[in-house]
Amino acid sequence: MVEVESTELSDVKIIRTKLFVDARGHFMETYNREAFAAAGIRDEFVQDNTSLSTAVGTIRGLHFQSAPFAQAKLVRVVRGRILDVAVDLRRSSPTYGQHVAVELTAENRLQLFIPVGFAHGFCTLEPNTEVAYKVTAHYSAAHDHGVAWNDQTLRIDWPVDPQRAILSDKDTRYPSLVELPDYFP
Ligand SMILES: Cc1cn([C@H]2C[C@H](O)[C@@H](COP(=O)(O)OP(=O)(O)O[C@H]3O[C@H](C)C(=O)[C@H](O)[C@H]3O)O2)c(=O)[nH]c1=O
Repeated sequence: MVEVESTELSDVKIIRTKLFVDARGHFMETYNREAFAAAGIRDEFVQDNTSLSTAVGTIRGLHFQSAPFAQAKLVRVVRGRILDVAVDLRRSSPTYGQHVAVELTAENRLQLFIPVGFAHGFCTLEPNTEVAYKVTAHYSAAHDHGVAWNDQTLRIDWPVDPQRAILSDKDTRYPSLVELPDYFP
């Protein structure tokens, strides 16, 4: 059983899947193609990724891949907690430049579906946070792009002092939204 809930950006969906609890612990189908399709998520995922961030206040993002390797993503937290953020980069969208931020945790077991046309990033809220996510196109370094995590026009309220955020060097060098080429016209 898969429950799909729209967010303020209607194409970004919060996914709940059934939890089976017994004396040993629990079981959950985190992805089932037929059940997700029945719930309206028909994207074909081709690659699974995981990342481990050891420190609180690690920010990974805001990333996306451009066509023909643009990716939809299905994100969940295996261990720890994140604030997961999706930014609408679709130039013709009425919500262009707007974002949603959803707390995904190993405890709430929520997943976030982020369609093609959005940048994705997260900030860890606990040490040793592991994030697992499915993507609908293979990695292509040449098509891997980003927008500045701290672009003030995005008004993302990251739960970390900007001076103390832990970032890759690459993530400190992305353009602002206004400087970004038009990848999703
Ligand atoms: C994404 C990716 C990366 N890599 C290699 C490239 C680098 O040598 C190394 C680390 O990559 P990166 O620093 O881009 O990893 P993250 O900063 O976690 O990036 C990811 O974080 C945000 C939140 C995302 O949504 C994207 O899926 C992805 O961009 O893994 C691969 O070999 N395959 C891949 O699919």
